[in-house]
Amino acid sequence: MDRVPVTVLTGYLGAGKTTLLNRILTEEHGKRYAVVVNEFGEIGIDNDLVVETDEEVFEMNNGCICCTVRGDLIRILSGLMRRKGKFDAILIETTGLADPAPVAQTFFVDEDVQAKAKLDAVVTVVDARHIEQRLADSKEAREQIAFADVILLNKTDLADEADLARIEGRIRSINKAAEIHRTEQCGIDLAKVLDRGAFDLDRILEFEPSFLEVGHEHNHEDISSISFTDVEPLDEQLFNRWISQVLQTKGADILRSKGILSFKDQDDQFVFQGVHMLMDGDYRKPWAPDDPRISRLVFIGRNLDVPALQAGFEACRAF
Ligand SMILES: Nc1nc2c(ncn2[C@@H]2O[C@H](COP(=O)(O)OP(=O)(O)OP(=O)(O)O)[C@@H](O)[C@H]2O)c(=O)[nH]1
Repeated sequence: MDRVPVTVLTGYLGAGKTTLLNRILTEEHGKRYAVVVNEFGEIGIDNDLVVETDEEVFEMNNGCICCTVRGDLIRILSGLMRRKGKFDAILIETTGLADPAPVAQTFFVDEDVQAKAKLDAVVTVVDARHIEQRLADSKEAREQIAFADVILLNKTDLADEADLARIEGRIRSINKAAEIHRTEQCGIDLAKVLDRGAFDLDRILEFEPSFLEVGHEHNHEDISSISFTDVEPLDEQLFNRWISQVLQTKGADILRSKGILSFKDQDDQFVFQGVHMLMDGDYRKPWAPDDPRISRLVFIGRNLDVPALQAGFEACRAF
């Protein structure tokens, strides 16, 4: 029986995973995907940032895919397998904090999953601007590179040639086998990413002999997330001033911020994106007529000053 190929998209917070996922979902390739999105924040934002498609998107919030929600992943996969034939392949976008090992392990140690699905490749998106910093302070960033079959060295617009060459050297020292592609906005021929048949258990066992042993010790206790919602419209100028100031002063600790915001007198949703001190945002699409216009904002990082962030966010309300 043919097993359904599964591609795991990983990469640290803000590297460009959703950007890649959206490319895959919008390009004409004649394939149907089932998509599983996992995010770390309490409120689902990622799910709404995934382009609208005919594909089915399963959200896994409230935890990291590699830890507490792994049981959910197995349940989702088992459920999907019962509907085989409705899609050709599965894409899993992990949180930026995920250690890919236990996610990959799912495809080898859970019998039901193993019988029906096969891990095609781990695709890791790397943020050229921030990866060196991450390799210095995050074990997960390193694991994401070590486990990769395909690496997109993304955000090449934010690094120069010398940076890119140095980073490629760092990547090679962690993973000799992966294909590395330089990308901007994850622009790549998708044939280089999908249907690779690249995952190689022997290679993994070579550098992680305990890979198939069940039992996963992992915590993100120094990193937390806080999210805010507000039904009152926000003032765009106040928000921009506040968020710029927050990221300029606390951006070293705030690894990721993102939101879907309702600004006063605007019919479109504003999507805000921050990675450390870099931020951008734009109006995306109209609020649906019967959808409540609720602003949602999430911060993920270390030492988050929750009361100050909350007070600052509330002060952005428009009157
Ligand atoms: N300058 C620049 N920005 C990029 C590039 N690729 C993606 N971005 C931006 O980086 C931000 C984060 O991109 P996402 O695709 O949401 O990243 P992610 O890895 O899914 O983020 P999390 O799911 O929160 O971990 C967005 O504002 C993107 O528009 C790139 O090549 N260059």
